[in-house]
Amino acid sequence: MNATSPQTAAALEIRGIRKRYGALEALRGVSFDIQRGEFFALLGPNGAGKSTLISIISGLVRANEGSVAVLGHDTVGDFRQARRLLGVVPQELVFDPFFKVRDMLRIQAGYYGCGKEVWPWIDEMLERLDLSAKANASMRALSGGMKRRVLIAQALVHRPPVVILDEPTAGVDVELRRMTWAFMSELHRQGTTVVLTTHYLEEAQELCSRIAILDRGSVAVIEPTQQLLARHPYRFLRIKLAGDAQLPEALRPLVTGEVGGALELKLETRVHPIGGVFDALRTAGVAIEDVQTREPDLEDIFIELTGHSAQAAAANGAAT
Ligand SMILES: Nc1ncnc2c1ncn2[C@@H]1O[C@H](COP(=O)(O)OP(=O)(O)OP(=O)(O)O)[C@@H](O)[C@H]1O
Repeated sequence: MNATSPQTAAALEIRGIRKRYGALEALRGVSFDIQRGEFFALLGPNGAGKSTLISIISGLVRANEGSVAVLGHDTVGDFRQARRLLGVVPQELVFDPFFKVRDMLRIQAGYYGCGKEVWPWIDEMLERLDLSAKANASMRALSGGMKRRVLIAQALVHRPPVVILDEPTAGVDVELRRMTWAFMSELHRQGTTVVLTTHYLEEAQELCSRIAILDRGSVAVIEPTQQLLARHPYRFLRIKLAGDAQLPEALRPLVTGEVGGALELKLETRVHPIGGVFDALRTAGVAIEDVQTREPDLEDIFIELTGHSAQAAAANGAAT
């Protein structure tokens, strides 16, 4: 059954999804739409339910309640069509170690009913993902970062209009991350809807026009990126005091941390104008060596909303 007419439907319609694993409720009634042509980030701390939601969208895991439609095609009732419209890059690296890279991609294309007509596209992807030199290597001979890029190519063989990437740049070095994102941005400019999860919040901030933050199985926030950043009316002031000067008592509650020998103060724009901080320092006779201001970024907002650092979440994830 189609949720909406496929001509007008959103790229993804997620309605009232609940998923239980025994006593654990991994998703507690998640509903939102992702529009066609969006570059959308799905964020959240470890265990928030992102991968579970992606597995449900892919049709790999059944929800206890709710429905998902891809461009109007229900992922259960109309599984084949929904699956054909979707490309998913999974978080886990799973494939047959004995296949050669190019052969595996051609076989994958065959699963979607695609033949030789996609072979030039496969070679183009290998080129764009810096894998051409490995086209005839067997999968087991690749590094973790290379395997992850093969998974990206595998998800795109049938040129799906909606692409979901679950942590596609985990374990990939900075230059290759840039290359991967340049490729995804180009597909996005050509009309592909792109959804990603990442622990690198600066990636989400740079690439995505809208962000959902999942926390303990519920949507904590869903907003355009710029609006989310603008909604937090505070900034950070980093002050390096001269010599062994001490911060005046009145300013101490504002300190959130220490960075490179400088104290970082969080200033609510309306309550603590920067001028007031300088007045307090001057009155107390405290000399300053250096001062910098910093606008809040997604990492700050993420911590505020979930109580976790995304970088700490990434480190925990890497350790498990
Ligand atoms: N197959 C499973 N059986 C039991 N519990 C599961 C299963 N898959 C996930 N969970 C649990 O469901 C919750 C959500 O997990 P999920 O992997 O969806 O989170 P996530 O947001 O993707 O986390 P991460 O950022 O670490 O990938 C976690 O508490 C997890 O332990």
